[in-house]
Amino acid sequence: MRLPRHGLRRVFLLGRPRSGKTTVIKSFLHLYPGRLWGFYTEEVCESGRRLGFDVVTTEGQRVPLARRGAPGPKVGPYGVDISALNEVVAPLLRQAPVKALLVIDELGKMELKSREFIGAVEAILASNRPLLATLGQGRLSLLKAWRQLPQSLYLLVDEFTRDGLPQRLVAEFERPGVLVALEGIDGSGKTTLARALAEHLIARGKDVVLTQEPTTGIYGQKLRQLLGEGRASAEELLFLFLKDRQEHVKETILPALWAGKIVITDRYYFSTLAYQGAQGFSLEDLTLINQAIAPCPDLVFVLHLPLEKVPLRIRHRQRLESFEKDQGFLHQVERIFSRIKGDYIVHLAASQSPDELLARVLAELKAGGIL
Ligand SMILES: Nc1ncnc2c1ncn2[C@@H]1O[C@H](COP(=O)(O)OP(=O)(O)OP(=O)(O)O)[C@@H](O)[C@H]1O
Ligand SMILES: Cc1cn([C@H]2C[C@H](O)[C@@H](COP(=O)(O)O)O2)c(=O)[nH]c1=O
Repeated sequence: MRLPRHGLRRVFLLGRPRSGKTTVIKSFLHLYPGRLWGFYTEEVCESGRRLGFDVVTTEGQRVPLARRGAPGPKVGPYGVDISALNEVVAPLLRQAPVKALLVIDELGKMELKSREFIGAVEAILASNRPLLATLGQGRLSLLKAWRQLPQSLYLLVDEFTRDGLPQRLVAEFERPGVLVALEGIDGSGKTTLARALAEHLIARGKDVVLTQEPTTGIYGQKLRQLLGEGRASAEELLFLFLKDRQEHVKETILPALWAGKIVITDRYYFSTLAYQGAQGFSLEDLTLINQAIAPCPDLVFVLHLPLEKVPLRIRHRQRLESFEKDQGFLHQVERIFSRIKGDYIVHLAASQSPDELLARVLAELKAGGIL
């Protein structure tokens, strides 16, 4: 397992019932190159009618978890087979090899009928071992608590995200390359810093991919056109930013990470949180969908430039894009950027000189074991 440097060791998949969580997990099991240990739950159907669920383990066992009308604690019409959880699933989780990635599909109402199972999961969470789990819906206090764990990524599974998710998930546990993102308001100096960093690393023999969002692909081109004209709806822009990012991840970021390269991206999904958040979308929803389509960077640098300095920095531009013209809006964007927190997020004063900024970024990369 070559883990990313961002330090988030647990990934949870969220989504409505039948949104495709188990299908994502099964595809991931085929794609992941390392040792996996755990289980998924599978529907048992007869003549199109769901009879219940089985547990299928990575070690080749299949046991019934629940059946319609069966004895045992009830979840809806199903009786849960506690012995399967106590005698097969909980011991399996407790015996996981140290170097394995744990897979749990799912942490749901049925599984939570077993104290043994809960104990085994709590032990895994306390150990901070790498974990991929699906998290069921519902108001049970444990489920609520598990939706807010530190050092964890929460990803939404839905029609928009599910096809790309298995590939994107692998990058959270197996990452030969490094992903660095530069963020900040318009004119804060991202492009200048990204180029200087790339040049510095290339001159020292590193394999670097310098990229940016919006990209030069079809969605990126459309975005540039709409931002220039300033007449697109917030919904249209959000859709295009997400489509552009999906393509960026698939075509550029993931292949470079597999190839062991250092990817430097001039803007990434934190820009969507800040700009589309400032346009009124829920930050929680934006985070869930963006984390589902895009790997979490190893390190993010957020540049903060006092707003009054923006006009001077962008005065030479031939045509201003819509967001660049609106200081009030940029103030909201800056507020959101300044609140983004995490061990892998570094906030930088953008009024420093380009050389000072580069030196600071290099120091952070060294401290993070990236250089
Ligand atoms: N640290 C710095 N000190 C002074 N001027 C800078 C600094 N960094 C960049 N600049 C200048 O500020 C202007 C904007 O920089 P740059 O294009 O890198 O910003 P940006 O954040 O990429 O902007 P945008 O998001 O709008 O593309 C450029 O003219 C650049 O030369
Ligand atoms: C990626 C991304 C960008 N934006 C906005 C931010 C800028 O105003 C423009 C274009 O970017 P540039 O770096 O200034 O050339 O797009 C956004 O609103 N949401 C995003 O996800």
